[in-house]
This record gives sequence, structure tokens and C-alpha cells, in this order.
Amino acid sequence: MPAATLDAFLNSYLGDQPDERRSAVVATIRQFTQAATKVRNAINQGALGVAFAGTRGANAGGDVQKDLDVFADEIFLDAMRRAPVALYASEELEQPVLLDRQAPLAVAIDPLDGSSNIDTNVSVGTIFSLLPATGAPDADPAAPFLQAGANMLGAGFFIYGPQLALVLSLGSGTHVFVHSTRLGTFVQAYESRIIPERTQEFAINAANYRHWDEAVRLYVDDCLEGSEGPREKDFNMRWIASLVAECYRVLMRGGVFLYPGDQRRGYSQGRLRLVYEANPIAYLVEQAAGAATDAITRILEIEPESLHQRVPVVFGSAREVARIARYHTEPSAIGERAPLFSRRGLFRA
Ligand SMILES: O=P(O)(O)OC[C@H]1O[C@](O)(COP(=O)(O)O)[C@@H](O)[C@@H]1O
Ligand SMILES: [Mg+2]
Ligand SMILES: [Mg+2]
Repeated sequence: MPAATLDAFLNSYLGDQPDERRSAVVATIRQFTQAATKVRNAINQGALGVAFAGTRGANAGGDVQKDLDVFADEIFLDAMRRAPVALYASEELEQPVLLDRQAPLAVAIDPLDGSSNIDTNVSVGTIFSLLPATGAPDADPAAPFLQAGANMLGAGFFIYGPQLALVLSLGSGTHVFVHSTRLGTFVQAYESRIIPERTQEFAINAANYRHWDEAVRLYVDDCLEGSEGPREKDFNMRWIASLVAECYRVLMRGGVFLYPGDQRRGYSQGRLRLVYEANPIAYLVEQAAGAATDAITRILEIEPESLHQRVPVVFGSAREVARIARYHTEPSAIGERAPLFSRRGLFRA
């Protein structure tokens, strides 16, 4: 495949007679790439950087805030001040920031995803969504962010890993660009991604096993039984604790990711945030022929009720995501572990 630059890709998205919205999308992505390069440079400095992994208080969602979370938020907010963006809603901020009330876009962002990995030199990232700026930005700044994810104009994430990469969808496929230090720009590295519909790899934080509901336990039990269980094949398990890294892996080779709700206090809706994390990831996964649900319902159809709400998340290879929904919606099959053969029919690959 000839390597196309991000610029060439964005120009072809613009077409010959770009409308205001498309022009705004492109201008915003250009600002994002500059900001991401700055954040990557800070991450590359590791402990040599300024107060790199220090902690602050808690953010709007109640998570411990690291200095790098705040630093990344400031860099991206600053970049969005130079973009045609009306409102900036961040995981790190209580309320959206009003930037340019005339502008056509609203940006939702998780400026630094996977922050628990900062000190461990594991990939972290920045996740963003582009939404149409609806309503009156002064009167109701939350309104554009409470649209169902299906209304998004585009979504993406940067991953600060061994490679700096941008995963991007503007509504027709999911594209991966790697930053070329030689060219000083992002270059398309792969064909538009297609997530295989079947998989033998799952990702979940198994330390929470005792807190899960029965459907999730049964699903994982069946995977762990491997070729001797009802799935009749062996599985591999992964957990990076960095959503961007998990999603990147799924885009590259398939797999399924679960962060379900569980019995821990504050975790009934899992850990991930609908507006800042689940929606953009679901958009990218669907655009790559995968599926994303809250275990049952398609994520992109959920209408957010509040900016920082959490949602259970299951995404990846479409058949595996559908199978996990069946573990939830057909409890009779779940309740009766025996006879094994009755489950075999229902859950066979
Ligand atoms: O530590 P846990 O419970 O396994 O959760 C890991 C998940 O939390 C996250 O780190 C949440 O994102 P933030 O780092 O932006 O808060 C995800 O990237 C990851 O999938
Ligand atoms: Mg996150
Ligand atoms: Mg974060």
C-alpha cells in the first residue's frame, strides 16, 4: 500500500468543495496532532520531566488525577482554542469550556487515558470525539455531549507507545497513522482496519472475578475451560489496563475487551466513561467492522444522561460481542451449568 500522509487523507476527506463542517473537522484534527506531539515529547522524558507522575486531587469522575493528566488537558484545551470548536468537554473538568460560540464543533476528550500506567512505561493515549455543536452553547453547554454517540462526526485516539500513532475515523473506515520522525508527520501505516469477527483472545481485569455478575463469570469460565469446555478451543487472555492499547490490539488482530459493571461500590456501571471513552472507542470499532455494547445494548445508541456517566463496555470481534450479549439475555442457559451439552448448543462458536 502506498504510504499516504495524514494531510493527503484529510484533503481527500475535504473534497473539492468542502462544507463548513468538514473544514472544521480537518482544522481541529490538525490542531490535535500538534498537541499530541507535545504530549508525546513530555511522556518521552519519563521521570526526567516536570513532576511527571505526581498526583493531585480527584477529577470530576472521582479518579486520582496525575500531573500528566492535567498537563495533557491543558495542552489540548490550548490547541482547541485555535480550532473551530465551540465547546471542550474533558474527563478532567467538571463542566465543558466555552471556546467560540459560533463554531460548528464540540470536542469531548480523555486527555490522558491509562494514567495508572504512566510510571510503568506502558502505552497511554488521548481519546477524542467530534460532535456537532447543537443548541445554545452559553445556555446549555452540556447539550452537544448528551447526544447519542451515533451522531458523532468523527473520533480517534493517539497512542503514546513504542510508536506514536493516530487511530482515526471520520465515518468511513478506521485508519491508522504512525508518526514518522523522518518526515515529521503522520503517515498511513495500514489499510483501513477490519476486525475479524471471530477471536480466541479476551481482555478483562480478572482480579474483579468475585465481583462480577454470573453472566460475565460464566463467559470467562467457558473461555478458561478452553478446548475441554463448551467453546472447544483454547483462549488467550490480556489486560494492559490502558484502553487505547487494548483497542489498538483489537484493531490489529481481533479480540474482545470487557469492562463490565460489578458489585464494588461505585462500579455498578463499570469504570469507563460513556462520553469520553466508550463512545469514541465504539465508533472506531464499528467503523472497523467490530461491535461495541454495554453487554447488551449498542453503545452508540445510548443517550448520555450526564457528562461523566460510566457505562459497562464490551467491544471487539462482532461474533464474540454478540455471544457475550447472549450470556446476559438468556439467563436460563446461564443458571443451569449442567448438563454441559445443553450449553454447548447455545454457545458453540
Ligand atoms: O485499573 P483497572 O480497573 O483495570 O482499569 C483500567 C481501565 O481504566 C482506564 O485506565 C481508565 O482511563 P483513565 O486512565 O483515563 O482514567 C482505562 O484506560 C483502562 O482500561
Ligand atoms: Mg481513560
Ligand atoms: Mg484519563
